[in-house]
Amino acid sequence: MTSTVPDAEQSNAPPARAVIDARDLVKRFDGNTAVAGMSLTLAAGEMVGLIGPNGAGKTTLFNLIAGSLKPTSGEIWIGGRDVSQESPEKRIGRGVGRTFQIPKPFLEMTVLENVLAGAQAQDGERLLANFLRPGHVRRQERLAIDKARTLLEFVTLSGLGAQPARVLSGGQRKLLELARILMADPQAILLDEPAAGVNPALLETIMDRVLDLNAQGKSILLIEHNMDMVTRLCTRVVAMALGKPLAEGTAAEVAANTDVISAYLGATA
Ligand SMILES: Nc1ncnc2c1ncn2[C@@H]1O[C@H](COP(=O)(O)OP(=O)(O)OP(=O)(O)O)[C@@H](O)[C@H]1O
Repeated sequence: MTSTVPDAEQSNAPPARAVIDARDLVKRFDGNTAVAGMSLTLAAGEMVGLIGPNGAGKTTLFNLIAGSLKPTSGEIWIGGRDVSQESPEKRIGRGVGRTFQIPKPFLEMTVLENVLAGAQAQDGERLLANFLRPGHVRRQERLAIDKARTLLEFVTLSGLGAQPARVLSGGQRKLLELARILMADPQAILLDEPAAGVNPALLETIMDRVLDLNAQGKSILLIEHNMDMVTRLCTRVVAMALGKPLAEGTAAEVAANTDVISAYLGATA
């Protein structure tokens, strides 16, 4: 998507290499403060782990970055631009894709159709184009189907493309969701607990695919309770508790941090 305002015209621009820059975010829900002053950057090509006990505010932070929630205060910058007031769809167009803890595919649609649903729908333009340039639209649709098939192959689901999504296991639904968000060519990917409820064999596939995407240059922010996965994938780990940053470093450093250990013990007390 092209913009009429060059990035350099925006003041306070973060360093050019920050794909995502969350600044002093606060999110309150009726007296409950889920995010209480959280800042976090994701640089181009980085893979960062976001850990913290249940209720720390990790998913709420994802919702703020992806735009499904508006912050009470603070700002979200994506690719050097303040997007705090933009819709989730616009942020997808700016290159941010996100997955959910529990994927919710369209169960009666085929696996291939679910992937196609990740292509950025521009229905108004498409309707007009249907009248004015039907050949062009058909070509675009063919290209989208080819791309969806390639992505299904990437996530090892190509044999299931014609099946309804309801036949997929929990782990396969996570792989399907990954393929769906890749249809929009995200530069930054937010993964919310990709390992949760996934059998060990599929977990290896998910980890391999995430590593592949990072090797392709995509920046990845990973919420995960599975510390083995975080240790294997992430060069930098941020721990949060009570809606705030608590510690940052390598996975080993953060896991050994006494504040982090206390936060987890407190959460389970
Ligand atoms: N829509 C909402 N309305 C009210 N409170 C909410 C809402 N969403 C989240 N919260 C609260 O905000 C706090 C942070 O929740 P959040 O889901 O972000 O934590 P989390 O770190 O992702 O936890 P988990 O690891 O269990 O997924 C919790 O106390 C939660 O109950």
